Amino acid sequence: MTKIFASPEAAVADIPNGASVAIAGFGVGHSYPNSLVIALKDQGARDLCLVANSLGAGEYRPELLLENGQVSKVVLSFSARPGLPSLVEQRAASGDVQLEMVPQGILVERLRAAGAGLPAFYSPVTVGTPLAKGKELREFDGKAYVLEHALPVDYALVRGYRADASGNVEFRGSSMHFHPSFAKGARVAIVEVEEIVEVGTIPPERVGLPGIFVARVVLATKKVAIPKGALGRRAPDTRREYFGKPALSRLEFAQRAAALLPEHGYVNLGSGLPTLVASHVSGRSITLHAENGALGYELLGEDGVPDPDFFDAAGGFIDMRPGGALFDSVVSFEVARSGKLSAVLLGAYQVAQNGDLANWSVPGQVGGGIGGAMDLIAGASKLIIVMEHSDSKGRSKLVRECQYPLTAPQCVDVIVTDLALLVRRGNRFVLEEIAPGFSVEEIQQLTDMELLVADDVRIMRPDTKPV
Ligand SMILES: CC(C)(COP(=O)(O)OP(=O)(O)OC[C@H]1O[C@@H](n2cnc3c(N)ncnc32)[C@H](O)[C@@H]1OP(=O)(O)O)[C@@H](O)C(=O)NCCC(=O)NCCSC(=O)CCC(=O)O
Ligand SMILES: O=C(O)CCC(=O)CC(=O)O
Repeated sequence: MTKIFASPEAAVADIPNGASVAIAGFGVGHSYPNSLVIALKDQGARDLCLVANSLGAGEYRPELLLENGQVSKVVLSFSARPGLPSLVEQRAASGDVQLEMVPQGILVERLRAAGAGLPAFYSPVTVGTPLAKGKELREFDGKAYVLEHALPVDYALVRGYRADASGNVEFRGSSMHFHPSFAKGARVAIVEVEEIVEVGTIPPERVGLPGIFVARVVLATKKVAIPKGALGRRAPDTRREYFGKPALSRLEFAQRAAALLPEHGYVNLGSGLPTLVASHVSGRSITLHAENGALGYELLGEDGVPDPDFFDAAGGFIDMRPGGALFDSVVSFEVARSGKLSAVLLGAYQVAQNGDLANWSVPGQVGGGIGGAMDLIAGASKLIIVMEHSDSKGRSKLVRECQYPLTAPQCVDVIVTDLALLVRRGNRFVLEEIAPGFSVEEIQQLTDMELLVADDVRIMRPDTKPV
């Protein structure tokens, strides 16, 4: 028996109108099953429910199915990138498409559960946020959890490195992420690979997705250049001015944040400003975790040759350090939710004085960009927020109460901005450091939340030595 299909067109030919289709792939353009997506677009099935982390952007990405009017519902962890237009947001706002937002780790777990014969499970993620609304809450050992249901799908479109006629799939680099769990959650898993090999070529211990979970294998026919990094962010050396005076640049306060990271720690750097921290930990024994499934990586150096299968959750190309490990999203979120990370650094829209965090949705969005943030926070590691003190309209991002939907309540431990370093003590933050050239009074004027002020406020130095 062979599971090999002659072409991507043949492999998706029977997908009917109204089917649910999970499409694995990461970020803007990493490791999407591009040939299968194009084949499904040409095949024309309509009224589809797409399940994905995000719909990517540009040529060949799942967003094309939306553009082509084939989609009536989407289940995503990322529907918008900050400050950029998003087709799925437009369609959701007009009511053409129904949008359900799910944190990345829970999305993976819901598909995995479907594949594992588990109808539902309890999760600490989303408690205290709008996403928990209407869900059953239950306490275990005095802590609240929400009931999440398995998410079975009709088809999964996934991508691997090599496969054989039995359907065994091998993955490369940090490109495994959603593929195995999406395949397991599907009635029919269709895998596109770069190479089809003889049965027996893939050593059993290198099989990342066993053939029993795979219905169809097809050779990729479309290759696509992978965009580097996130889209549309301001340059690292830019800085804001307050009272006509320059604050620290984005790179400088990221460097200050890097000095807070414990030597020998395990650390996750979120998208946006925290990614700038990576360049300041290069000589140190800090193990970086990326939620697409890498532990012990570093950003690719200037003269490094990018390998499309090796990237971090923000889309930057990476190299693995000796002793590093690569795995799928299920393992990656075990790392996140287990509490084994020493610190998590995230960017933010707003932080409230009691430590509430809002960093996934702004007014005018139907969804937003959750990604891995909610799952990372659920592990209760030290949470450091790296953000500018004010937004581009001049409004303070350190607020009394968050006006935007919460990512998690009372979770922020430290805030590092272009003007100050603040540490939470109960329901207030203590101002411990201020940027050169600014006074405590000026910082207070630029801060909406009530602050406590340390007795010995220090000047914030980008080159502060790690503790
Ligand atoms: C919250 C953001 C958007 C912050 O991004 P940045 O750090 O780039 O911040 P920024 O440059 O200051 O802001 C980017 C844009 O966001 C908007 N913006 C920022 N603050 C705002 C506010 N208070 N009100 C309204 N809009 C605001 C503006 O359009 C702004 O662009 P202008 O100022 O130019 O107008 C980010 O952290 C994010 O995407 N979070 C989503 C959840 C998350 O953290 N997921 C990642 C999990 S972890 C992960 O990704 C791992 C990555 C890895 O391992 O490498
Ligand atoms: O940019 C995207 O499409 C998604 C990025 C993402 O999910 C980052 C994360 O892992 O949180």
